[in-house]
Amino acid sequence: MTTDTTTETTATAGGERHAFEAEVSRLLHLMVHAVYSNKDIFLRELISNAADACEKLRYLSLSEPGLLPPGHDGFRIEIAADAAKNTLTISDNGIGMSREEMKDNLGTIARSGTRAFLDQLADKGGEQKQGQALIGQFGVGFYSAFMVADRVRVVSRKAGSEEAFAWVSDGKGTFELSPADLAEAPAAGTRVTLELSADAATYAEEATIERIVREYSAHVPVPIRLAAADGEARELADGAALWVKPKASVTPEEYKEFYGHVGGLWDDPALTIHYRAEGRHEYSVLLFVPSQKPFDLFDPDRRGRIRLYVRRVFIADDAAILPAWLRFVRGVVDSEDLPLNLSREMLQQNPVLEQIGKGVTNRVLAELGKLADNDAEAYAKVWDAFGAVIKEGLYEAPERRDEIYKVARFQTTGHDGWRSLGAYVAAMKENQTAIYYALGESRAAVLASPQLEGYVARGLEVLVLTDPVDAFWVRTALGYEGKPFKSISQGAADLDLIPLPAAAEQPDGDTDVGPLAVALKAALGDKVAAVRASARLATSAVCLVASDYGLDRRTEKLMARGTGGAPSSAVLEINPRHELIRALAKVEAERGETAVADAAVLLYGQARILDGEAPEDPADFAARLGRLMQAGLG
Ligand SMILES: Nc1ncnc2c1ncn2[C@@H]1O[C@H](COP(=O)(O)OP(=O)(O)OP(=O)(O)O)[C@@H](O)[C@H]1O
Repeated sequence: MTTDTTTETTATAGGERHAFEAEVSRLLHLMVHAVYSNKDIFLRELISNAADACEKLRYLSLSEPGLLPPGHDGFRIEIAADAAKNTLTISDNGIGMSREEMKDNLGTIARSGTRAFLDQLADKGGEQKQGQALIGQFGVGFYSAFMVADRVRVVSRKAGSEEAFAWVSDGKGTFELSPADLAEAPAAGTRVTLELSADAATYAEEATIERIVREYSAHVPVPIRLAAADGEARELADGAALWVKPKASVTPEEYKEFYGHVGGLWDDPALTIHYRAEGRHEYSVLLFVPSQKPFDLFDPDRRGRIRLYVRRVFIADDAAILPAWLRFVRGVVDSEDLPLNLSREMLQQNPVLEQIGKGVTNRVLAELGKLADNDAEAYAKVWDAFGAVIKEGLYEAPERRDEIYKVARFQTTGHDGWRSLGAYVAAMKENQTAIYYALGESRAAVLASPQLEGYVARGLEVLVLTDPVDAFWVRTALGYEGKPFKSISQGAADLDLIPLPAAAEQPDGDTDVGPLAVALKAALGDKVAAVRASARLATSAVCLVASDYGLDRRTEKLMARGTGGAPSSAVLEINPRHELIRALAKVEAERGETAVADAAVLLYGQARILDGEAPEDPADFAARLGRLMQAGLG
């Protein structure tokens, strides 16, 4: 993403002028003009970047001490305000940026999913509130400086380099990049100077800065100092690692602030998991489950956002500690046992890290389970936001299936809100042998499907599965507590042993529709795999179901769409208790097969329509329907 995406370059007196990538311009425009009510957060973003830069250099300098400038006496972030000049400066002695890095990092947005996110924002148009909620989930990063500044100047010297560069912009489409005097530049690291706009003068006041740092950045793992006007520097934050502090000494506000820093999210975490593991491996864990969906939750790269530390030194933010189906969890894992010089390759396949990952996964699932047991309402929100992601684990991690079933929640017929499988199984009817499910686009679509009628009529509960991921896990699911999962739209419905309420029965019993089924099959030929009497229908005359062996109808349709093929022929089921079917059975008995040929095509077309599809030959269907209507009228 950070290839040459800046479009125009022109030479200027001291350097070059570049145009921002189009996304950056859009984001800047949005931030400056519309959606942000809380401008304070710009400081948190700049401090976060400064802290990350320090942590990166801390790690690299372990193997290359020469990267630290002479006289280096610890990492720190320094903030200096000048009320007279209306400027604010944030400096760090971290890794710094080369010329190319400045051009790429401060001219483009490297995060995938950004374009989609911006489109989503644009769609919300004038809906200010929505926009705010959305952008609140999106770490706006460096560019948020332009919410309060008319001009931003960044001077940076990459650690170990003999050159420094300056980046200057007013945030209106272009930035200028030029060499900077070494005397003017930090010995290592980055200095960001904001020329504050007239209405943002408060950010040049020490009291404001102190308040914001305490609120948002008091626990970044690098000390923060405020250079006061009288020349005395005051420490605003000590840089101690929050995650190694005992749980009892940390307040909810401190957790929330730290979550903002590591998670880049501003909601209240739904769950905070803080503990120290001792035993075979020693490590500290401070993790958060957000309460809102991050905008990039379904990004194809499915990356997690756990930061790996080794003995307080930041190592990587992309180590796959938790599986992808827990990618929404944010936070820190700090190992006491791993070597500090972990290479990229070692991160990929490290047995210690794998063990830690297993342990942390156990704990996250256990904590989710506890929340589900103790606070169903809070857990419902977590499941609303992340259930679809957790369910990916049902097919990606078969060894975790049973644990995931325990925390999984489902919508079902007959119940509002979420239901656990445990509750479902406990409420199963006498003679019910399976956990029934229906796949569909939405709850409304599922509830309207004719295949469901016989189940509802018998008071049977059916899982309503509407997430795209459902079609995948349920195919390979073996069952829960010995009860298999069974699709309501596949195979023969085994409902005969479960009685219908008396009201739904026909007084004179079911008509024998066997000969009619044979006649319909003869008329339809290969269009259908079979025609048979249905136990699953109550009020509709017909429906289509998948044959016994193979895929569920919806799964098959999804797969056929994916491969461009056609789903295999379905079974047409007819309702022996339905007036129309009974009448047709009579016609067939009296006048023979050919008398129901027209009806066969219409019934099949009708079943397809009920399934959300067009009749196979719409013109033929319309013509036959027209003839029938005319006959009815005439
Ligand atoms: N003080 C700094 N020192 C070194 N590099 C920096 C500094 N500030 C920003 N950068 C670089 O610029 C990049 C872009 O920063 P920005 O804040 O826009 O996004 P981010 O930090 O990557 O993501 P986000 O803030 O959205 O989580 C950073 O990833 C980093 O590489």
